[in-house]
Amino acid sequence: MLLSLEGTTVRFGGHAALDAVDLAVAEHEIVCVLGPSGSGKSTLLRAVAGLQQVDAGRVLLDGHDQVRVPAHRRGVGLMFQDHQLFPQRDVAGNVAFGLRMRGAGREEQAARVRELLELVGLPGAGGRAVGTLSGGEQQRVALARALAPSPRLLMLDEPLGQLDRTLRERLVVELRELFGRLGTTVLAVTHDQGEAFALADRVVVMRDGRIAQSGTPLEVWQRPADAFVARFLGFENVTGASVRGTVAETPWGRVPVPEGSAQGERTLLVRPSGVRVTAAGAEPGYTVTARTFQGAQVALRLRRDGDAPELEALCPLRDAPGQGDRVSVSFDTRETVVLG
Ligand SMILES: Nc1ncnc2c1ncn2[C@@H]1O[C@H](COP(=O)(O)OP(=O)(O)OP(=O)(O)O)[C@@H](O)[C@H]1O
Repeated sequence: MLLSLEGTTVRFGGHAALDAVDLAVAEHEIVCVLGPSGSGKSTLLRAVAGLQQVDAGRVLLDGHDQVRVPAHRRGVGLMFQDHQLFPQRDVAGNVAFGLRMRGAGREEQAARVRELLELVGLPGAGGRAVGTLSGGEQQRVALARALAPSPRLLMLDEPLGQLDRTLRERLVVELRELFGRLGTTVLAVTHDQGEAFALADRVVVMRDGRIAQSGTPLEVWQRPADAFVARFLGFENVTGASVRGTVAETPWGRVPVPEGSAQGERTLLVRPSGVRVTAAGAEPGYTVTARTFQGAQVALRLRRDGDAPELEALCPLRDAPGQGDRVSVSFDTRETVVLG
């Protein structure tokens, strides 16, 4: 493993910001740490980088305990949210920063800067003043600067945090492609699930300083470990359920669940795409309380007669009922998951 955390703990006062975290990152792997504000994501990065002292447990790089290795000798690259370019230096001066620190000669610096600016899609921008760059261009320069010394591990903290959505979506695809080509090992932190799922080979969801779930984007998306992860991923149809065989008793009535589901008192997730909306018929019915246009689909919020929590449904634009309409629902087994 390139990076291993073993029971890594960081406390502030009495509070564990990192609570006995075990995490391994293999060479060439892209791992994205995801979690709500305050869950310990930045603390984790800082502990690996050597910017934060660890109170218990270990951080190993290539199997070597880093406890006595200062930050600048760990061979990790860091790129922070507010990318902190040096405003008084031009683009080339920024990109060359880590190389200069390492004592690289002028020619080596210049060649590497050229190579990196091409890599991040800014060929020939070396002489530009940092202040004349757009947000996305600054982000690319920050990335080139972090990559310049060829760190064995690249750590990104909210790498695309401040950019607008379209640019983020484009850059994240470019980043993944670039890291794949370079074989860079990446540990990135973000609170944006879309970003994490698009970038990562593996997603790690944190909660209160602990790892709530770790898995491929597909695994985490298909089988959230618990209600916390499911809700964090944006799923709202999460409820207590009593499972017997392939049927779950829920506040929304009986919901079919896949064969082999865990039995008894459980938490059930119904993906919005698994809620089929049909014309009003069977009682109790549902009322459409909200309707959100999402391109080819429409997201609906449905209130069941009685006091069940609202249901979220997705349906094709052309079949979508209007706000206030009465409807019935049925459930698609393939989109229901018994958690835990
Ligand atoms: N230097 C510090 N002193 C005291 N408490 C701190 C310090 N740094 C972090 N914390 C606390 O540790 C916890 C984890 O913080 P951390 O910054 O790692 O969370 P995060 O998941 O990165 O959050 P965000 O997404 O908001 O950046 C929080 O409760 C925070 O208040």
